[in-house]
Amino acid sequence: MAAEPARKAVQKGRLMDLTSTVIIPLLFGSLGLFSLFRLLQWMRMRAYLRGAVVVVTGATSGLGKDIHFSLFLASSKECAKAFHAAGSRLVLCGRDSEKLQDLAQELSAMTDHRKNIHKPHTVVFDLLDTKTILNAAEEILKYLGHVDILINNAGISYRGTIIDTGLDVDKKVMETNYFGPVALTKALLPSMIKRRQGHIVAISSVQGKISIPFRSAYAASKHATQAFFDCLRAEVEQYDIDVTVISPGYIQTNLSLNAVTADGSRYGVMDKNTAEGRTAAEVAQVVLYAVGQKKKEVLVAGLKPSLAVYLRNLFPRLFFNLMATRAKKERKTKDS
Ligand SMILES: NC(=O)C1=CN([C@@H]2O[C@H](COP(=O)(O)OP(=O)(O)OC[C@H]3O[C@@H](n4cnc5c(N)ncnc54)[C@H](OP(=O)(O)O)[C@@H]3O)[C@@H](O)[C@H]2O)C=CC1
Ligand SMILES: CCCCCCCCCCCCCCCC(=O)OCC(=O)COP(=O)(O)O
Repeated sequence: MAAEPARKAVQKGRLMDLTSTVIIPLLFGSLGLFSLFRLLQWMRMRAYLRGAVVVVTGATSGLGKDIHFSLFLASSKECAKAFHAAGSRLVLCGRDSEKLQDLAQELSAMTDHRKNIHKPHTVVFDLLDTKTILNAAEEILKYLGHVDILINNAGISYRGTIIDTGLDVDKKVMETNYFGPVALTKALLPSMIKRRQGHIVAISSVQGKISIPFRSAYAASKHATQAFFDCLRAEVEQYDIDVTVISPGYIQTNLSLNAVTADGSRYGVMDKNTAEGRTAAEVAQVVLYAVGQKKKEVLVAGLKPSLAVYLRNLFPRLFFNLMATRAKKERKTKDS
């Protein structure tokens, strides 16, 4: 009778021994190892970005603007300081020279000159004009010698029905989101291959993986982007060049406001989905982490869009039905 409590006490003692000699040290050990791993990852990222020549297109607005506003830290201003303290050499690209100059000045004013001697360089070009793209690439290589990281971020969206949309609009979206970045990438690639070093980033979209109604030109341009940069990744691996494709869901930027419509005019509406999307600073963090970690691709989306991507691939008929229902519903809302 007395043997039972004694046996339980022995068992409890053994369990406590096991906890103190194996489980707790194992837990703390793994935690320590994990922290060490994260610290090493962070140090590697900093080393990778320090002194790196980073070209960002579409730096005058939204995500592009915030990419250099945020490095490792949450608040944009502190992140800018951190980025400059990390010592990256920025090349800010856009169409508006004045906006670029203002941004470069703002960033320079934040610079800790003991740590960063690099004033951001600005380059003006229009993705709709191949000649200006080629000149810009030449200018960048002339002044900075090389490019370590190219972030193809600039882009426009579109709203309209296929039947009402002029081919010039399809071409404009395709030129901006696909041929422009392709031209810039091709212009900078030989120098990267020569150095056997470089990193090319494409900001695509969830719509590079699924097509939703009334976005034909935009979704097509992003699907093309995904395909091109997937091919590029395979082709340039032998030269130690990295390619990262980032596919975000909705972000709070001017994208919907700036979207082009069926007749070529500006849409000019801040969509609810855009306004309720992730902040640009938040997505910029993901971009920077993905670049620092040399990720091959990243989907930055909530549950619904992520499920939609799987649905498109695993149960396409169901996905197509859902999209057809969505198109009917949207058309009804518009008509009423
Ligand atoms: N916002 C969102 O919900 C999402 C955005 N994305 C992608 O993120 C990227 C950035 O867009 P986002 O910041 O949201 O939108 P914004 O409209 O705020 O910014 C777009 C940027 O692209 C530049 N740009 C547009 N057309 C041209 C051109 N012809 N030549 C040169 N630059 C041009 C704009 O310059 P300018 O200031 O001169 O107009 C601006 O700097 C895009 O590729 C977009 O597709 C992906 C998923 C979701
Ligand atoms: C069994 C559960 C099924 C759940 C799946 C239901 C399918 C729901 C469809 C969801 C569609 C999501 C679309 C997301 C689009 C997106 O995030 O696009 C990002 C952009 O590029 C935004 O550009 P835009 O110009 O369209 O604002």
